[in-house]
Amino acid sequence: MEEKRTRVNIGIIGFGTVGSGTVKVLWEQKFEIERALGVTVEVVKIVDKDWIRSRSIVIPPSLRGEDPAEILNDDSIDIVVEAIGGLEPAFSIVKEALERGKTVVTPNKELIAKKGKELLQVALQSGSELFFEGSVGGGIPIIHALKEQLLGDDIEEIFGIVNGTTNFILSEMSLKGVSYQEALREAQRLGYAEPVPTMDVEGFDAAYKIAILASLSFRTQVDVDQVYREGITALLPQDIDFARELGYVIKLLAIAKKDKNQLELRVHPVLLPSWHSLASVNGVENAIFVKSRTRNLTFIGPGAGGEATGSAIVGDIIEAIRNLKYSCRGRAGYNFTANFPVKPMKEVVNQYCVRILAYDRPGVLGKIAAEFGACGVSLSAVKQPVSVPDQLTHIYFLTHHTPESQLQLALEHIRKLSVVSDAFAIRVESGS
Ligand SMILES: NC(=O)C1=CN([C@@H]2O[C@H](COP(=O)(O)OP(=O)(O)OC[C@H]3O[C@@H](n4cnc5c(N)ncnc54)[C@H](O)[C@@H]3O)[C@@H](O)[C@H]2O)C=CC1
Ligand SMILES: N[C@@H](CC=O)C(=O)O
Repeated sequence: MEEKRTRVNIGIIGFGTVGSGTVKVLWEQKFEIERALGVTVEVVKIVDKDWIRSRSIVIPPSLRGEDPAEILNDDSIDIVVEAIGGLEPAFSIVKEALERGKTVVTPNKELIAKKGKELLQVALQSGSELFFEGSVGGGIPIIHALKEQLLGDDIEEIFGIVNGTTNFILSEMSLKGVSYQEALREAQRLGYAEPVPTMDVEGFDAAYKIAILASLSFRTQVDVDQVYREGITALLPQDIDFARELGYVIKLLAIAKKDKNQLELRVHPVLLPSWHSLASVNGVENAIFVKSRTRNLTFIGPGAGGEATGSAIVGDIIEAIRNLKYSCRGRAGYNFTANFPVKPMKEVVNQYCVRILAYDRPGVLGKIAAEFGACGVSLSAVKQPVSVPDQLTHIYFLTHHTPESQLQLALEHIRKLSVVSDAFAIRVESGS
């Protein structure tokens, strides 16, 4: 095939943590990339609405712009990196870029989880391309693996730690005794957190990511609203201590499983045995397990951060340049041919750790245990710290495996007891 391209121009929209990380990696690796591809690669415009903010790299004023239209209307720009985040105006920008035949690379998981199918359709129609490696697992090349190497695998489960911010917070609290607020501030300072950190700590970010992973793994378009979601904000430092005493750590897991042609899709904190391979994945690291009929794989790496995610974006840019160079665009690499229903959360079976805030009075434990028993929830352990008579105290219970519906019914009854002030459950993953 005739090689025509000798130069590719790139426009960056959004010059924050990821946008600047991408430019840094591109510039540092420019010589190697150009030598490998035989193409001159130039960043010709960088657009951001805020040029006051301090950045880790300095760029010439001539490259700066403030309006995405400066990139969209520039016919010499082949590849657009969207790194502003959120749904709008990101969706309109990406759609227009694709319609204009530009290749788009984005780490925007909310955009891909909610609008990926529509945008891929636009890309197919206009013969352009959409890449989103940075949207899941930061610097871990999991999207490429699912699109290419694992396309022929019959994937049964994909799960793991997919949010760097919450893993960083839980690790800091657990390993260094740092407070939740302090750990969150540090995650923000390091550029791991989303522009709106609620996205991280309430599990939205992980829900977007597992929706993307499940869609690719099971070739079905997963609606992010079908992902059961709990974040880490209801956890207490005492939960971490209790877990540790029993030989567990607490992690926020994102889980997608195919079970008899139904999908389990959930994001929530879990107690993991400390020997579990995910238990030692700390800080901003992410880990994703893929279990297929023929092989079990583990992907571990930095789950967030400007340069780690920038490297993933540069990987997409390299693939995009190859496709431009050899005029072989329009290969989505996957499509959604299946349509699996999602298992209702109430049917999911788990073991639970239940924390109950109750008055230390005679007969309280008996009343609580009776409610568990009445709902068919069997207990495997109870722990009450030394407490003061008639004062509120946390009591922890471990249950045996039980359907979510029974556990939730028991909690509903227990919360109504006059001696109980609150009841909260964390799932326990015994896993492999
Ligand atoms: N921070 C991280 O470690 C990772 C972030 N991502 C994703 O990357 C995207 C960007 O995230 P960050 O770089 O962390 O955010 P950020 O807040 O550091 O950067 C966003 C930049 O976009 C600019 N911006 C926002 N709206 C704009 C508009 N309408 N026009 C022009 N500029 C605009 C902001 O001024 C800011 O400089 C998000 O989709 C995020 O989910 C993905 C993986 C890792
Ligand atoms: N806020 C996200 C950034 C990467 O996707 C995270 O903490 O994982």
